[in-house]
Amino acid sequence: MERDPLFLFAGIHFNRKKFAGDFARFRDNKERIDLVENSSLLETSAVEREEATVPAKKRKRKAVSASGTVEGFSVFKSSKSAPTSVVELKETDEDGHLKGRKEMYRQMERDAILRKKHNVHVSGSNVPSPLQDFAELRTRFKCKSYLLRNIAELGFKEPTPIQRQAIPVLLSGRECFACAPTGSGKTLAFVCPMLMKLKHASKEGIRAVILCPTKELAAQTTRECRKLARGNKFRIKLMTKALVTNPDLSKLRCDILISTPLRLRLAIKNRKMNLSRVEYLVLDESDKLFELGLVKQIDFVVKACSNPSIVRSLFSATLPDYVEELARTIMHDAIRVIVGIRLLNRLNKSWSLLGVKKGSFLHCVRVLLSKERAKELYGELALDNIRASVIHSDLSQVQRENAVDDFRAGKTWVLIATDVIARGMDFKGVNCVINYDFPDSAAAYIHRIGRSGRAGRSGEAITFYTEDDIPYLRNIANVMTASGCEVPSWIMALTKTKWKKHRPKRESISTKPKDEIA
Ligand SMILES: Nc1ncnc2c1ncn2[C@@H]1O[C@H](COP(=O)(O)OP(=O)(O)OP(=O)(O)O)[C@@H](O)[C@H]1O
Repeated sequence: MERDPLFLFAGIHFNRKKFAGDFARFRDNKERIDLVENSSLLETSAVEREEATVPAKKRKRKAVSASGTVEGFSVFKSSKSAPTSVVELKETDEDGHLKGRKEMYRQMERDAILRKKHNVHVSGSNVPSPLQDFAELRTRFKCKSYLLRNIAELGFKEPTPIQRQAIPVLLSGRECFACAPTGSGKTLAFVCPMLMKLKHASKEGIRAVILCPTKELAAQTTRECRKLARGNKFRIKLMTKALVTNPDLSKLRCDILISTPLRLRLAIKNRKMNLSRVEYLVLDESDKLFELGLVKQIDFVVKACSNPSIVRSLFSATLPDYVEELARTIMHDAIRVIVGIRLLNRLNKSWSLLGVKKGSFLHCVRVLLSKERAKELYGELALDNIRASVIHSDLSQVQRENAVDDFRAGKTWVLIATDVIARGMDFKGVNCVINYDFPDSAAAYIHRIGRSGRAGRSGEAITFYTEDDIPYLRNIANVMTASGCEVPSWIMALTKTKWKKHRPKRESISTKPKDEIA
């Protein structure tokens, strides 16, 4: 029996004798691959500088099916790219460009050191070099001064790790799925390359779409885009309820559209909104968007964005395997960028677990729970004259907006909310999150507590649990220990339980004695 048999895709056996010549060539190439892969510093295969300077349009991808039509998810099959850097290495070698090759290795080494320093992990072919600083946006990518000025005015001195890597990836016209901790600046990581790619306002129709799972997050993202686009004449529109029912929506003049998937689907279906010119599509909080219920709407929007040279990206703080697999089916030759450890949050938080008796009432600064309990808790805090606002899905859009605005403006000090605002919302002053009700998944936990301690600030998270929640404590404890927090040994000794449908019946929140309520 042959040692070390070679297998091609789908388990087809490679006949070494018959293809001896090819095999010799392959082995030569393989040694080079090993050289790249085994080097401890060279995390990725990359010929990055050159790649980064090639305009995206020149490298149009074949996102069109054989019949020439674009069909959403099914068309954008994952491409297991050949290690192009290695091929390029070989070509360079054959051409005798020893100097170029050496410089390329040096560059790869510098990139790997920078990634290591910022805990950035990448996979994919030809990954562009990470940014050293924001100034590189101008020197490497010819960024216009208005954008650099806006970034400086916002007080951003250095790119965050996700910005360092995701921006060059997207500017190189590569699709990307990015996973970085809550509060680590993912918004700028996709807005900055979008503004640079679009260059200036145009009358061509909608050229960029950002999808967010909630209206609040869509509104916040619109605000952030406008801040960054100041000084340019981009038309940036939020898909509001009024807009979606506007009969003239198909004539909407806008460069960048930010929407929830449902509203955008309605606009395409009922108002014939044309997205065929969209060059840039972002799915923010992508794992939420890929959840059952939303995935059909996403598919609909992806199909409507039929421009073959579109660049799509997925961003989230949590990227479960099934989302990545699903994402791979819609992405073409995507680069994966992960900051820190997947599914884990930052270390700049102090997290604690607090056992409480069922039905007990505790004053707290900020909570996230079911809408009935949110209402009850709000009522209790109001009785104590605590300045609180509440936000849940039973409120009108205006009421929800007012609750968020009051909290931002400091008119209220406590925001009581359901998972509606657990994702993406950026309240700069929040320093404590209380999980009044135990979360029902590790991802929910990570996003909830991510509302405090943002952009490198310190924050605190307290999670209450009752006896019903004890079997699930271990799941949260795992996230906590992996991030350096101490967890009592009795919790670590618990066996892991599947989270599915952990929604125990909670007693109503009330300080009034039960006979008084009756
Ligand atoms: N380079 C930077 N330097 C300092 N602060 C930054 C930088 N980039 C973004 N920020 C700030 O960091 C905060 C968090 O950013 P952002 O809301 O984009 O986080 P996020 O990663 O999208 O979080 P989430 O996963 O919760 O949605 C914001 O207040 C933003 O203004």
